[in-house]
Amino acid sequence: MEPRPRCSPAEPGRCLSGPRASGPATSVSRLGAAVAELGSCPFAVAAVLPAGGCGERMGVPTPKQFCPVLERPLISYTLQALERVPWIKDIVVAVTGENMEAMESIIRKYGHKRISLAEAGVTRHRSIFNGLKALVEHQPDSELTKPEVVVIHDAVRPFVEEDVLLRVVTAAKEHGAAGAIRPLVSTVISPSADGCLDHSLERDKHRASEMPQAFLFDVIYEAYQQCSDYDLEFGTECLQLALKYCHTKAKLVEGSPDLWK
Ligand SMILES: Nc1ccn([C@@H]2O[C@H](COP(=O)(O)OP(=O)(O)OP(=O)(O)O)[C@@H](O)[C@H]2O)c(=O)n1
Ligand SMILES: O=C(CO)[C@H](O)[C@H](O)COP(=O)(O)O
Repeated sequence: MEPRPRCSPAEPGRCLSGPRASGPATSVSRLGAAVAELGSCPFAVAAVLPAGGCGERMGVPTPKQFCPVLERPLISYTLQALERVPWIKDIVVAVTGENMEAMESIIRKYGHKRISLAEAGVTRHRSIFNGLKALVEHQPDSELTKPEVVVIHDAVRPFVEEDVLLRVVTAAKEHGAAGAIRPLVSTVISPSADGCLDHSLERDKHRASEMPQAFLFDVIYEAYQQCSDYDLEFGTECLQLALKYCHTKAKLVEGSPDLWK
């Protein structure tokens, strides 16, 4: 197997297009080749980054997207990984009111480009929905326009590469929805009410759903508009919303091991 290039945090991921591209993309479709050659995409693509979480499970006071990695906030690496992809025209980041100023100062300090901010919600789904609304609800001072395809990516997954972004976007254009997956590391088991094992799932038949994901904008926006409050409060899977509310079966795309959050 060909060794994967090393990714240092300051240079997350490989870039197919732009000045660092090293020849035509062989791992992606004709669309990929066009993107590599032209540095642009034949249809409009934007990204929504939910960044409104508090990192409860990590157990530190600073939300993990703002935790310093080599003295730089983690989210800055994720923004860099997305903004170096020239065919993503707008990047909407959903941040809580409390962290809005901190986010603005990160954007200024690290010179991030093509970023717009939206108000985060109390759950991840609500934050994503607010980010999608920002792309269609025209505010007086906003230049955002509705894209044909939208990428959704967690702010806390910094090592996302152009190759996987292109593969999910290409698949979403064709199938309506697509998402990165990984093999399960641990077997998933189902406990019964008494805290004993009910059954275990066959590991080879299941996958971990990771990010990025991509959707035809109209599909995911319709799904968010139709979904219940229960989905918005407790749901964890955007692909499921597209399936449940728009009957769109997502194409699953094998992701790289460094898509962790
Ligand atoms: N109300 C929320 C909750 C989460 N997120 C974002 O969704 C992504 C994935 O969430 P997760 O890894 O679960 O982060 P947290 O919600 O911060 O973690 P925890 O569940 O442990 O509190 C993160 O970028 C997080 O900031 C968000 O935008 N709005
Ligand atoms: O699991 C996921 C696949 O859709 C998402 O990556 C997301 O990170 C889930 O976040 P949370 O654990 O906060 O629900």
